[in-house]
Amino acid sequence: MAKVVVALGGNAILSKDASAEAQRKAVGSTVEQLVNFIENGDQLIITHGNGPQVGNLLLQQIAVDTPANPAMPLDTCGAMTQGSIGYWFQNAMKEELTKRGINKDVMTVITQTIVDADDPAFANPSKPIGPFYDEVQVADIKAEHPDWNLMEDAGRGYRRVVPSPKPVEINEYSAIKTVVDAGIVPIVSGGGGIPVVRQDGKLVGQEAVIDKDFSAAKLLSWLMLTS
Ligand SMILES: Nc1ncnc2c1ncn2[C@@H]1O[C@H](COP(=O)(O)OP(=O)(O)O)[C@@H](O)[C@H]1O
Ligand SMILES: NC(=O)OP(=O)(O)O
Repeated sequence: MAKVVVALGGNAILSKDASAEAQRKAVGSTVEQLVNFIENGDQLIITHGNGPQVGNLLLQQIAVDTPANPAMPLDTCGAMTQGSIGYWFQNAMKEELTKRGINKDVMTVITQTIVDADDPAFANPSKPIGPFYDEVQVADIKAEHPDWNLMEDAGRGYRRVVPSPKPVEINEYSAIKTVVDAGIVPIVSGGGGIPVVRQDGKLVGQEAVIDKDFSAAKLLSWLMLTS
């Protein structure tokens, strides 16, 4: 039996259609493949990105920001995307497992990823979030949001970029390990995990988005070390 960590990109979940229905469908077609690992007897651990989703959510928050109903900050938006994408996975995974007659539980773990407050990434935004813009739109956005950083993304257009510190520790790791050992399929470290720093004995959320590939690598290396 192998432990298999699968990281599904935010752009793989939201390619063109940003509706919940389309994203749930994209997750569903991936899940059809992922359940093969479970059928083969492997232990499946799912993680995912959230770049397009967290950026879109932030835009929605900004659009209706009022003192009575204030926009949520980026760390909270990250947590919200862990919930929504985790829900799509739980829903699609249980449906596919039931269809194949496999009795297995699926569970999303809201995950906080500890990062270094002195990570140079905080001063050098690099993680693309939200939609792609063309050059005309970029000029308007720069005028409207002079504090935003925008960057060209792999020949596909411009996107807002935010700091992306490297994961140091997965705060919920021992809970995740318990879930994995219990044979439950976990959806963890969504969007790379909510970036938090240790401050005076507390964990404080950061205005950043961690790269899910780095957090997935950290998760797998810890699972290998502790199994
Ligand atoms: N259509 C594309 N053309 C060129 N490069 C691409 C394309 N799609 C993805 N890539 C490359 O793969 C990387 C990850 O793709 P991305 O769409 O951001 O993935 P994710 O699904 O992880 O959000 C990009 O930074 C880019 O380098
Ligand atoms: N958080 C993250 O890595 O998102 P993407 O998969 O969208 O890049």
